[in-house]
Amino acid sequence: MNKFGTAILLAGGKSSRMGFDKQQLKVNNILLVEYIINRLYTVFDDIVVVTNNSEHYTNLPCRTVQDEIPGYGPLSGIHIGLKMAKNQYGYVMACDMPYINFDYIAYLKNRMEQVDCDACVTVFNQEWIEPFHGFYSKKLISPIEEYLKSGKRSVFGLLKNFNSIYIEEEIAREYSPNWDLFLNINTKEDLLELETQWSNLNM
Ligand SMILES: Nc1nc2c(ncn2[C@@H]2O[C@H](COP(=O)(O)OP(=O)(O)OP(=O)(O)O)[C@@H](O)[C@H]2O)c(=O)[nH]1
Repeated sequence: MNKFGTAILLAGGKSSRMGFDKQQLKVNNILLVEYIINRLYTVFDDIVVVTNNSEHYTNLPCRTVQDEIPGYGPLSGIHIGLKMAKNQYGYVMACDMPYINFDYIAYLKNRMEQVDCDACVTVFNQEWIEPFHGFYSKKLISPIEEYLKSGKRSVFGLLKNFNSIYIEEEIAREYSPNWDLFLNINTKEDLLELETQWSNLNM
């Protein structure tokens, strides 16, 4: 199987709702970032973690990098992640999202191959875009730089000016009926819920 190049795992941010650094999240004693990295290697051959704490990753099979233009949230991480990506497109993931759907990744890739696009992301409620589980082109590096330097940080605000493919929620739900794919663990309550879910799955 041909792998999909670089996955960019964002692990910056403040983790203020969790109360401790989400890079350290353990779900039933499994370190979530390590679990995600191992899963991503099934379909990607390179992983870049964008983090201010590279020491957490010394024993993990990935590259690490820091935000180059810090302080603007996920878009800061997408920017440097794309700079580090080995191929034209980088797949963007968050360190607090426990589910990865290989069929959906293949679907996105397939859709992108049909047109020359700048990004391929999922849209939900017909108006919000989900910045994670999406592909972004290296062509966006300079525009993101300008955008961040003008003080803006909205991923959707940026993508609106580019040739983006928006995958409708209905299609994404065919791959993830319970919307697990876009679950992110922000609070201790979210973590408890996930631990129960994984225990029920014998994970
Ligand atoms: N590299 C990088 N990643 C970020 C940044 N801000 C958020 N992220 C990542 O983006 C994902 C979603 O982050 P959020 O949960 O929205 O924000 P957070 O700051 O981590 O958490 P809260 O303080 O609770 O909002 C997580 O994987 C974060 O690690 C940033 O400034 N740089």
